[in-house]
Amino acid sequence: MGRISAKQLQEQLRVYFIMGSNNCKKNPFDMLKEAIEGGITFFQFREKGQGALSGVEKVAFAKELQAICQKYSIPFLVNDDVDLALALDADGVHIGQEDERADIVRRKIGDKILGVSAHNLEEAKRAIEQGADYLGVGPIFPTNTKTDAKEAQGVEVLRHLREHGITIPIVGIGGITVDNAKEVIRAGADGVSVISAISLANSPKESAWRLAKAIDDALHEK
Ligand SMILES: Cc1ncsc1CCOP(=O)(O)O
Ligand SMILES: C=C1C=NC(C)=NC1=N
Ligand SMILES: [Mg+2]
Repeated sequence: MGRISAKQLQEQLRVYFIMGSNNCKKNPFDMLKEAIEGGITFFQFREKGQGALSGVEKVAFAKELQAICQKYSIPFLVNDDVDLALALDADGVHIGQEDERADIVRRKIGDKILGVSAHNLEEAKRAIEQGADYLGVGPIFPTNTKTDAKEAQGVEVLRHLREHGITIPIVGIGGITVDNAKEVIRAGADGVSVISAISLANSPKESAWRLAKAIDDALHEK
């Protein structure tokens, strides 16, 4: 199979839903199914923060989510936990600046998808050198979901990376909703990643659908 191409990933990353057990208002499995029916294109299991599962409970929960993604051919990535990603034969991992170094993770995961968080040009360049397939850049807007998130940077950071020759697939993250998603794409992101816009929505399906439509409209403007 080899590494996924940048072009393929650019298309796949458009509507990137991230979720863990503590982000959910309703049944997490029903929520993921609704989000998929609504039109998400990429999924990340992120089990972190207050009340996060661990050990065998976390593995069982992840397996259930992975099975739903596999049924609908949605890429299933694991946040932070590289060993869990390998144990599940996940499609890839996402790591932050404070996690294991990207080049070490790349050696562990082979051709699986590697996403790396980046907040500035230096971190972006280093992640690319160390084998990242895409960057998660943010927080773009203020967010309550990640309690230790850095200062919101606005869409300017996306424009700055593109103006300085960063061509790798990028998703914006942080406080993104259907109302601000288009400006994230216009500023240079290939897609958006969201937690609460879908996980706290009354209708995850409706929310995912509206987000997907906004992204596709913005991509067609380019
Ligand atoms: C994981 C993460 N990284 C930067 S902001 C954030 C949380 C995004 O959550 P939301 O989409 O609910 O703002
Ligand atoms: C912190 C993160 C930034 N970006 C993405 C895509 N996922 C994350 N967990
Ligand atoms: Mg991390």
